Amino acid sequence: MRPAPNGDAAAEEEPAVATLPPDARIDLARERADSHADEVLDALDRELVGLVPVKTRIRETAALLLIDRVRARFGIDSARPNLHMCFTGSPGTGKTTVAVRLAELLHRLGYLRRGHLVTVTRDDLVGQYVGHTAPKTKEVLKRAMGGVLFIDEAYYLYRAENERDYGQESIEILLQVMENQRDDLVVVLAGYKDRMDSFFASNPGMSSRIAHHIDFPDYTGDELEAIGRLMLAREGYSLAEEAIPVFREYLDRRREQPRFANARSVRNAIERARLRHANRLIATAGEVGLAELTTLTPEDFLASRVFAAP
Ligand SMILES: Nc1ncnc2c1ncn2[C@@H]1O[C@H](COP(=O)(O)OP(=O)(O)OP(=O)(O)O)[C@@H](O)[C@H]1O
Repeated sequence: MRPAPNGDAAAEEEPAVATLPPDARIDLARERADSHADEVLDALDRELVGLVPVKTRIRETAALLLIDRVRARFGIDSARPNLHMCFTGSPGTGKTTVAVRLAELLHRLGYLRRGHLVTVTRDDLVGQYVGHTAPKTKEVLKRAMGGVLFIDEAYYLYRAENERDYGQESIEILLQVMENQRDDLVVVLAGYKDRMDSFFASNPGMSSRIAHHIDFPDYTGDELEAIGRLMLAREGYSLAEEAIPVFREYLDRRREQPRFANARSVRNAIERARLRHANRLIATAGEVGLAELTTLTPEDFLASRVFAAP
């Protein structure tokens, strides 16, 4: 048994469980309830609009780990499944959010002892000078042990044009740990699909260690609208009837513009609408009630209006 470095109760030593006799029966519904995995899966369903194939893969992974645990109770000795993953998709498609929930789920199912997420990019792993990369990468790995290491835009670790790039050194350390300490760390590589594909083509060692590839598609217009409504509801706002087409038109236009970042752009649009809403109310200098305080109107989504000066 591993020690519990963070003092987490769930990570503390469990008493040895005797192997069940071959004719024993296990109530899977009870096992499932005891793991509390469904709470995480339900949270994922609640907080993310759409992404059905992604959610299905996460549920399947949960089922695999639960069944693995039950098999172990019968003394079946199978290798721990390899859970290193690759999440492909554009910015703002929910990759980080899913990774957070995945870490939590793997912890509840006893796969990871801590279940935290450490998010890094190339700059956190690779140094600028000779001798700086190994300590940087090792420090990140140390922080991530017992949880999930999420490497955003992982392809920047490899620079085809420079054979002596320090990124290669970091990749080699990662590969070793992904192989030798995979019972204590899950690595998720994330980024655009085409760039991830060419990264794997140039790094077959990395490709062979990633068992699960999950694609996060760009959201449709309807999904972006639903995401917006969900975010608004969480913040205690709603859209006035006339604001719905205006918000939708804004999203449709924004999707065509550069640097569109899916749900992240929706969040930013809402932040700006909140700002305009507040300024609009202040500018009226009149009385307000619950309805005014919680309802966004069309003008809150129209960028050109300035409400600062009454
Ligand atoms: N399907 C969704 N439903 C509701 N909110 C979402 C959805 N997808 C993403 N979001 C929200 O959008 C924001 C950005 O999502 P997230 O950071 O998970 O995306 P990402 O793919 O990791 O992007 P990046 O690579 O740019 O970090 C978060 O606030 C997240 O909660």
